[in-house]
Amino acid sequence: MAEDRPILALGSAAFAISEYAAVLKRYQIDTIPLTGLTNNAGVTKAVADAVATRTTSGKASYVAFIWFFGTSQFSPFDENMLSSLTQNGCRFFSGGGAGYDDVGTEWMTSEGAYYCNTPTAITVSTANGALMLILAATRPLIQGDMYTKAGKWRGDASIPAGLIPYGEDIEGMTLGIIGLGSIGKALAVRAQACGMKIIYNNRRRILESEENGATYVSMDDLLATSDVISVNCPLTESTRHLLGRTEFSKMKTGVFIVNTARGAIIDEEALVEALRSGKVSRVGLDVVEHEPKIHPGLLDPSLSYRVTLQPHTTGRTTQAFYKGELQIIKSVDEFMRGERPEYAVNDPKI
Ligand SMILES: O=CC(=O)O
Repeated sequence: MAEDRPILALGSAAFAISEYAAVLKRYQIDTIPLTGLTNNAGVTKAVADAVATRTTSGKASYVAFIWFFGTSQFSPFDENMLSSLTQNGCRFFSGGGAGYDDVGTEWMTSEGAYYCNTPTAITVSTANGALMLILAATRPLIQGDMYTKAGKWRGDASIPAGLIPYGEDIEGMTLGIIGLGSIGKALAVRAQACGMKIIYNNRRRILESEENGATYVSMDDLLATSDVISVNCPLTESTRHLLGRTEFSKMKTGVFIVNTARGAIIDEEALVEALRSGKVSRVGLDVVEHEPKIHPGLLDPSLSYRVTLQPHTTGRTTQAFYKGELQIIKSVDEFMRGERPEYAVNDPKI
């Protein structure tokens, strides 16, 4: 066990238990328990305290810091939280999750530190979740659920939302995927099995052999011709509010919108307006702009029966988190062996 190159971990593996137990034997790993931690400030202090305990006793400080799934409420994982580590020689970070908009990767690069995400762990779970929300939106699933539980069965003229409308079959519909990355591609395969025609838009067209049957179109064409739009791109400064008032105005009336990527890619004010006007028929959202706060318009009884919400959990299956923990373990192992980790998203000068 390398006492001179210790690792700090926030939390512990919950799925890849035996694989992580083997890692605990290979390396000196100190663990910050999650119990009692409620926010970013608490984690920032716990990290600084752990570093100080080592340095003041003359021991080597941490070379790597890892955090597992179920810690996103502590984000951002940035300079403010982690500088006590890099100042004392930490050059590796890895966290559970495909998206890393809440991780200070540019700062890590400037510190000569890697950041490794878990790029493919949640591909299947999120693609299945997106399909689930497409079906929930195109069939009035949530309205049926609300009515049935309220003892109203299929509804009647005495209630504001009236009778449950007919659902729509997705067979023959056009699905516009914004962001044909690994999740978008997996969704394309699933949606084609349901008879949908797939178009997509990315910053740039990908190789035809990797398009999985999807056709590249301009953003304007995607907006104008999709019956269902699924957001599957990462959140960056150029995708923030990618779908706003102008974009909604270009969509077909009655379009269905699904977002399993990041809430802030859609301007929620504009989305609520588009729901109110009928431009958007129904939505399925796993993510919202200011999690965990929900825009009041989406909860308004006059709209909420057309809104299926999930608490950012479509990626969250036991299989996905198991795979993700294995990917964190693989990355830390590669770093400790002096290799460039396969899942590094940045290219620091080491
Ligand atoms: O949203 C979940 C992730 O990015 O892994």
